[in-house]
Amino acid sequence: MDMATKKRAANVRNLIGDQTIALVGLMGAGKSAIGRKLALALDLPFIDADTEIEAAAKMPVAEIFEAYGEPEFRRLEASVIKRVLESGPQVLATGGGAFINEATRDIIHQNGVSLWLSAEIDLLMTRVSKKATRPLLKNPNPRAIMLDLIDKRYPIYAKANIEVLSEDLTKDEMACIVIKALDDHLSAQSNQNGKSSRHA
Ligand SMILES: Nc1ncnc2c1ncn2[C@@H]1O[C@H](COP(=O)(O)OP(=O)(O)OP(=O)(O)O)[C@@H](O)[C@H]1O
Ligand SMILES: O=C(O)C1=C[C@@H](O)[C@@H](O)[C@H](O)C1
Ligand SMILES: [Mg+2]
Repeated sequence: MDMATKKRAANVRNLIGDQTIALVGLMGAGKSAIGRKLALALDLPFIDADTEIEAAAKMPVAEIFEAYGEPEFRRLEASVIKRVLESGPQVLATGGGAFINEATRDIIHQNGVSLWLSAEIDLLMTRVSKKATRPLLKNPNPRAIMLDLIDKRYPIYAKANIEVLSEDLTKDEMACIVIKALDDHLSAQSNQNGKSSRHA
């Protein structure tokens, strides 16, 4: 990490207080991979919602879908994320569908800041093709599924506090871009709060 990013990381760590930085976005956007790097750079715990769900259910995500169906997975996901959000500061990689739930979105915004890792279809498909474990993509035409999810979900992910375009860069480069975006957002928010309290 260069000096400027280190400085920005320290500033983010300072401004985040005990809140959660929640990464949202589609499968393959890099929420887990970049989230882990980000947590390391900020010296914060890293929590992956999918891993927490697997621990709670004592089975992999794909098996939860198979055994109990998607609605039950969504209920479990919402309750696990609600619990995780009680223990900031931390970096949380949400599962791809979590932020689509309005109650989950609200609770994320009550307890922290959301950052959408957006990405183009080709990049997502390259990334997800490496692992065949994602239940929603177990389909003869995973690209069509992903395009449909882009249509349905991008307007909702856009409600996140921050958007960072996930590009074909290294994980470290992406983590630096995310740190800069967080620093800009949190600094602007803190200046705004300072101004409004001076006017009060
Ligand atoms: N910037 C990057 N450079 C290279 N590989 C990356 C990058 N970001 C992510 N990857 C790789 O792409 C794959 C998908 O990334 P990751 O698992 O982090 O996505 P995700 O957003 O957590 O998806 P899901 O919602 O399915 O959990 C992983 O193999 C990861 O290592
Ligand atoms: O986009 C989604 O709906 C999902 C993404 C993954 O993170 C997992 O939470 C699960 O495979 C569902
Ligand atoms: Mg993930």
